[in-house]
Amino acid sequence: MHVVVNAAMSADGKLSSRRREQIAISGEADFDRVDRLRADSDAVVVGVGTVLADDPHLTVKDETLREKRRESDRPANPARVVVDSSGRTPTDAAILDDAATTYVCLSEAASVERRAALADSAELVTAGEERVDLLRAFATLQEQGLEQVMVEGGGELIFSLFDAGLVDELRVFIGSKIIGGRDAPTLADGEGFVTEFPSLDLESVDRLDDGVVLTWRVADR
Ligand SMILES: NC(=O)c1ccc[n+]([C@@H]2O[C@H](COP(=O)([O-])OP(=O)(O)OC[C@H]3O[C@@H](n4cnc5c(N)ncnc54)[C@H](O)[C@@H]3O)[C@@H](O)[C@H]2O)c1
Ligand SMILES: Nc1nc(=O)c(N)c(NC[C@H](O)[C@H](O)[C@H](O)COP(=O)(O)O)[nH]1
Repeated sequence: MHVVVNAAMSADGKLSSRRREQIAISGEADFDRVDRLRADSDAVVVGVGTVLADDPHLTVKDETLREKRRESDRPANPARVVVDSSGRTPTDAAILDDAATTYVCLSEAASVERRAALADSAELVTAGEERVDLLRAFATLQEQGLEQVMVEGGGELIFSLFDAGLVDELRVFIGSKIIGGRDAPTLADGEGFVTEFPSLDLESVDRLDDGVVLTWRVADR
């Protein structure tokens, strides 16, 4: 499995405002870049915090890219994956529509009622007692044939994926805004590392509109 984390952050490293409301950090050129990355992926992964904040659809927007996928015997859209310990994904969430297969990764903490509600429109994967055990959940996804995986946030999930050693590549658009706020989500939240810090090797720097896209490989992968 190859895991790429992608995000758009402000010049001060925030993914959204302290109200957790989506901010236009990047513009159309970056959304096109993200669309191409989705089209190259077998799955797009988000945390339930992102589903609750943004209600994303996570589909490929460009019809030409969807057609190319069909021509190579792939579904028009990549699978969608939500990491959601207790099954808080609302049953009317956009990612649960029939545009693509959706996996909801739960822990043992998810109730029978939430499982039943989600099982109608998603494939359920259970790993971990309280939180989702990401190593086990991703191993199950790989068994389902998901090899090229893209993660679209948010900061809690991204930190945990680095912590679990699951990230191969990081692509970040850094935009020309200051969002500020000590409680605003950043690229990697969670508990934070204190003794050992994942290291990155810079692969490319590309100017895009009034910002920059940095591509990093995770060192020693
Ligand atoms: N700018 C961007 O590119 C971008 C992209 C995505 C999200 N966002 C923003 O990020 C915010 C949401 O991020 P967030 O950090 O609150 O939530 P998140 O999307 O990272 O989801 C975190 C949640 O996932 C669940 N979870 C289960 N197992 C977990 C594990 N092992 N590790 C971590 N989480 C686990 C928990 O319920 C946890 O609260 C929103 O404000 C959204 O707008 C921005
Ligand atoms: N590239 C990018 N620039 C931004 O300025 C910004 N705020 C996001 N945020 C990512 C976020 O996850 C979006 O919610 C999804 O890109 C929505 O995906 P859909 O259109 O619903 O498929 N992404």
